[in-house]
Amino acid sequence: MKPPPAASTSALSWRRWQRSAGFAWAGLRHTWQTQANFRVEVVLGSLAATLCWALRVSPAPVLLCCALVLSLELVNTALEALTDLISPEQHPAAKIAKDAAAGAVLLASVISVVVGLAVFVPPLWRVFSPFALSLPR
Ligand SMILES: Nc1ncnc2c1ncn2[C@@H]1O[C@H](COP(=O)(O)OP(=O)(O)OP(=O)(O)O)[C@@H](O)[C@H]1O
Repeated sequence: MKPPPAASTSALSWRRWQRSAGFAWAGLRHTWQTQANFRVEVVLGSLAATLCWALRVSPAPVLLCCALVLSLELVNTALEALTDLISPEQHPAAKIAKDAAAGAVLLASVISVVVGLAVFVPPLWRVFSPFALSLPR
């Protein structure tokens, strides 16, 4: 029979969870400090979430897109660092790794823009169309 896990390796250990959260926070901080794209995505995501609140639309699709783009940017940063460590000199496989990771962020960003248009255009149209239609021609 397997022995019970030690307190420090238990999934319920508060100290172990704090330690892991500290490492994860360091990764977030590093990405924020070194990746301008990440900062832009955080600002745009915050603006989109605020717009959801202002227009009283469900924030779920917007928050999911934000989570997808920001998470992929973090993974992209991790892959870039690993690639630079493993292959400091030019190598075709290193290029594939970096370009594919960047492609994942680009794809998620384009899909997020499409989702943003689908979420925001109808309520914005309802708000602004009365003004547009009352303008003198
Ligand atoms: N070791 C390498 N071998 C081959 N190609 C590489 C290597 N490192 C980077 N590249 C290529 O050079 C180009 C620029 O890479 P770079 O490392 O500057 O990343 P980046 O995509 O500009 O991201 P960031 O600006 O966030 O660091 C990319 O097309 C990348 O695939």
